[in-house]
Amino acid sequence: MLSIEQLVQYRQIFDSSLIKREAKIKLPSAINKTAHVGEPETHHFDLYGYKNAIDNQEHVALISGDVEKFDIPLVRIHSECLTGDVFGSLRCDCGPQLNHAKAMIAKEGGIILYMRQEGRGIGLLNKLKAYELQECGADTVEANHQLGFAADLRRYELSAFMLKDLGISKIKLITNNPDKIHALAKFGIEVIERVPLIVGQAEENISYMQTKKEKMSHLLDKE
Ligand SMILES: Nc1nc2c(ncn2[C@@H]2O[C@H](COP(=O)(O)OP(=O)(O)OP(=O)(O)O)[C@@H](O)[C@H]2O)c(=O)[nH]1
Ligand SMILES: [Zn+2]
Repeated sequence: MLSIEQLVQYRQIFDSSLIKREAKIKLPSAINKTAHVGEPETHHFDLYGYKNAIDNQEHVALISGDVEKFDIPLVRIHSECLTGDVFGSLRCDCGPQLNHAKAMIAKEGGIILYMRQEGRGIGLLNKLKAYELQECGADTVEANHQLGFAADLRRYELSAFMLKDLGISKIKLITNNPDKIHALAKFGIEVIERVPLIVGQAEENISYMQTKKEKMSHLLDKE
């Protein structure tokens, strides 16, 4: 007999009505040729906006190249991090990861799914509260627990639906987090290759990165 979880999963795999593409625009955007040097150059992306019935958040897909011709595209699933993505916080590696992934897909073609799962799903203000606790000695996992949350509340079915909407079921995933690969597989997205993205390490985030490696199984050793 199927469990409720399996039934929900089954419905989510096949119920494409849970997600809807509502807008598609052109997005010229500046790309730095390398992380540190070179004049920015303009790259022409497409940006698709999605609405959904699962978390009621609005998520976007940034696309470089002709999505209809993609075979096994390079994909980055980036979780929102206002502090890192917008303000260049060095407490985490998100900002450099986003910029680097953008440059990678500009060069090779591919997709960034920008998922509004701020603070690993606990939201912006809770993440700031978690930072307060970290300033008092907790690590990133302990801080979430002290606030009553699991270490990571993110879900990936919406990312899978967005990829399916774009006609994609096999990807090369830019990530250091094996959980994403397993989560996507449950929703019918096969990760053919994992592409590491080890950038953005700084003095200010040494212990945060160490916790991701030790407690959250992130693959952060440079081969
Ligand atoms: N709750 C919480 N969220 C954080 C903290 N630092 C960063 N984040 C959030 O973590 C998310 C990014 O997760 P990461 O663990 O950096 O990376 P990942 O997406 O799991 O894996 P990669 O694909 O390898 O980048 C973003 O939503 C950030 O806002 C923190 O200390 N506490
Ligand atoms: Zn961050």
